[in-house]
Amino acid sequence: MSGTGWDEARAIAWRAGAARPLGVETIPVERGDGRRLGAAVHALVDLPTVDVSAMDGWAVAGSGPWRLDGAVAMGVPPAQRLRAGTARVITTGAAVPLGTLGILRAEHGAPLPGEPEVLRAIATEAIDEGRDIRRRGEELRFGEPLIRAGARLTPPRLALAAAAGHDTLGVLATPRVDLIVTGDEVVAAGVPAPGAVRDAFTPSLPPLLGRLGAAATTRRIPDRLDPFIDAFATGRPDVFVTTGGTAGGHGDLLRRAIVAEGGTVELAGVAMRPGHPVLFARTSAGIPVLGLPGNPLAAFACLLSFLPPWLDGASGRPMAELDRVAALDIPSTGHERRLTPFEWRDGVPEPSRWRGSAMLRGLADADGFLVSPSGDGERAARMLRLPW
Ligand SMILES: Nc1nc2c(c(=O)[nH]1)N[C@H]1C(S)=C(S)[C@@H](COP(=O)(O)OP(=O)(O)OC[C@H]3O[C@@H](n4cnc5c(N)ncnc54)[C@H](O)[C@@H]3O)O[C@H]1N2
Ligand code: MOO
Repeated sequence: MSGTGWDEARAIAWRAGAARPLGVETIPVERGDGRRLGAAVHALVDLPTVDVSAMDGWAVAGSGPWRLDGAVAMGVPPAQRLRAGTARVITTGAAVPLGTLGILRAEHGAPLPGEPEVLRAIATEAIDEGRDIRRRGEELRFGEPLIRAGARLTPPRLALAAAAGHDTLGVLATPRVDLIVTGDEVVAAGVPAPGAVRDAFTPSLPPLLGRLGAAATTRRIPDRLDPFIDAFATGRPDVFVTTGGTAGGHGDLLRRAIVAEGGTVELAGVAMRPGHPVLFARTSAGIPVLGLPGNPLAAFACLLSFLPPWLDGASGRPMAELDRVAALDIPSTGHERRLTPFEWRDGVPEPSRWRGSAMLRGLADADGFLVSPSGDGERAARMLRLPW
């Protein structure tokens, strides 16, 4: 099959992203979920900030029994040192007073009978130095790197950043995608009449792009050159994604529109099925264009093959490695890659029956695409995971 190799096309997409890195913006940590860090996050404090108790009980100094000496207030380091032979009530997370040997857990101590002011241990084991004390900085030291640049912010990472003292975080700007949907036969709503085709992309590609970390605005344009040229000339997204008109069907509408606008077609055709007619281009303003074929499964296969590498490049990250699935009876396909929707069944990926370029049934239930091996040294298939 003709066309640029699938891996080479992914590398080209990555380089196109790397050539136009995303900017960085500062947002409150509460709004960080799902965003990518623009710079590494470092600790602004030691954690814990002081020595704290790991248990509810008493801070004790010296060996027991101990005379009770009040309670440690939560949230501030105690001003008064604990003298040998005394104990202070303490709760989990409170700062231990200077002079503390260790913590006697609530269930391991009791007042002496008839002497409510004197505490004794009721557990057999002795309290050794530092027992149930979390030491200052044992998890984290001031200035230590916590989360690497480019990492996706998750709830635990937001918790870590907040715990380390951050109110705001520098995140990569959300890449903006102008999605241009073409096809005069494509109808926006209702049950399609015979010969018409219901638009599958307007309801599905913006949320898919959202799950990949991008924000899409959609416009549907008629199959004419002028509106296409106008869209490329006036839009200022980080990337254009178009659907349809990549092959011969609309008289090569997409290619003609790019050239007429003053842009350049950089790659036309990748050795893959479905998705062979996919196209990479650049507008006159240098904005990358990913032209997806109109056949729905082909469009999804191409978007998931090439947009993530572009995003990796634009985010300053190396391209993510794909997982490999060994020991599968997937025939190698030489230069061409076959992308087949699959479902996990009993821990084994099972290729779908519904794998035709125009079909959506297989993908609707799929866990990902299997990418066929080339055969020359590569035996295992790879997997494109679906972002849900
Ligand atoms: N003469 C050739 N014909 C075709 C070739 C070729 O190389 N030479 N390649 C075939 C392959 S492979 C594919 S894939 C498709 C790609 O076609 P286009 O990108 O030009 O897409 P269209 O012709 O516009 O549409 C193809 C198909 O997809 C349907 N479609 C389009 N938009 C939507 C939408 N929003 N929702 C649902 N379905 C959509 C459209 O109605 C067509 O049925 O070309 C082959 N032909
Ligand atoms: O490349 Mo096409 O998507 O096989 O029909």
